Amino acid sequence: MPIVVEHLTHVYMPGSPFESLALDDVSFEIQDGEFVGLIGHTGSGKSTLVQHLNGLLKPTKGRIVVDDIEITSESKVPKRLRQHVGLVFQYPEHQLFEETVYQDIAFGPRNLNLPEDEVERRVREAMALVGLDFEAVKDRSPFEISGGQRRRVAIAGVLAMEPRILILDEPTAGLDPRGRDEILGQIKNLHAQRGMTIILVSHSMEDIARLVDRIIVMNRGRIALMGKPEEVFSHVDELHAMGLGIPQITHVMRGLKARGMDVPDNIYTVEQAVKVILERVRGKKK
Ligand SMILES: Nc1ncnc2c1ncn2[C@@H]1O[C@H](COP(=O)(O)OP(=O)(O)OP(=O)(O)O)[C@@H](O)[C@H]1O
Repeated sequence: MPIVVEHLTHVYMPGSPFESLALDDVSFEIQDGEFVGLIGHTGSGKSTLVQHLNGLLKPTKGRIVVDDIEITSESKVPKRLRQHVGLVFQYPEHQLFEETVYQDIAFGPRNLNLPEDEVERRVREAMALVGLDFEAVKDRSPFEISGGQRRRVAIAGVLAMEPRILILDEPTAGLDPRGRDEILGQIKNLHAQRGMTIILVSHSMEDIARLVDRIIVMNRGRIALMGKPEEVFSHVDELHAMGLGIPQITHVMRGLKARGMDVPDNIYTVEQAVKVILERVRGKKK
């Protein structure tokens, strides 16, 4: 079933001097198995929006429907919503607190009162999904492993709840390039192999361009643009006005095209660019 968001409005601290309209009449749908990128300038409402999708925040106005669960300002959010929708926060490793990696990942499933053999099955599977070697790290302290591994442990903890929908808020923030590539590779696999519905919040246009089926651009609490990457990245001036850019490689390719090189202008990743340039160079040699 799709995720439906209708006329979602959220006001923080209503009626106080600090009142802030963080979401203003936002409506969209996300289909099963879609990979959606959520982008926008700082303060545009991305985190507020994703916290509504797993019931951490309730709408001031409007409604959200996830599977058979409807959330409005009146709703009592059912616990099972968190099983349907897994949310990985920014710097999720800050929430690791157990003594071992195993216990940290097992925390959620144990809270569901599952039998211990089912808990272990889930921990093993979640670790495999994020590329962590069960035997090598299960008994280690989350505080003595690398930053990239800690992040994987935190993501595994969410996956162990077996959500159908996974939301990741800046999952690569603060990681080195290798850690970033590894985490993004695992996320890509979760989508490709598991068919999970994924919502990725990111400031990196390159990451978004490389991974997602569709982009939602937020600006001042509203949806400014929505569509496939090539559609969204064709609105260069609007994106600039919102403090956003297109991937650098797209600029380079458009620059080459403007100077007469026969290249497409819908290139968003270095891999695509290399492929096209090699084709042109090889074509010339023949
Ligand atoms: N707990 C809060 N209390 C009051 N106002 C808040 C709170 N959280 C966010 N806001 C305000 O709501 C608006 C949207 O913030 P939000 O964090 O959703 O944006 P964002 O796009 O996720 O930003 P970032 O990219 O920096 O994470 C901002 O004006 C922000 O100051």
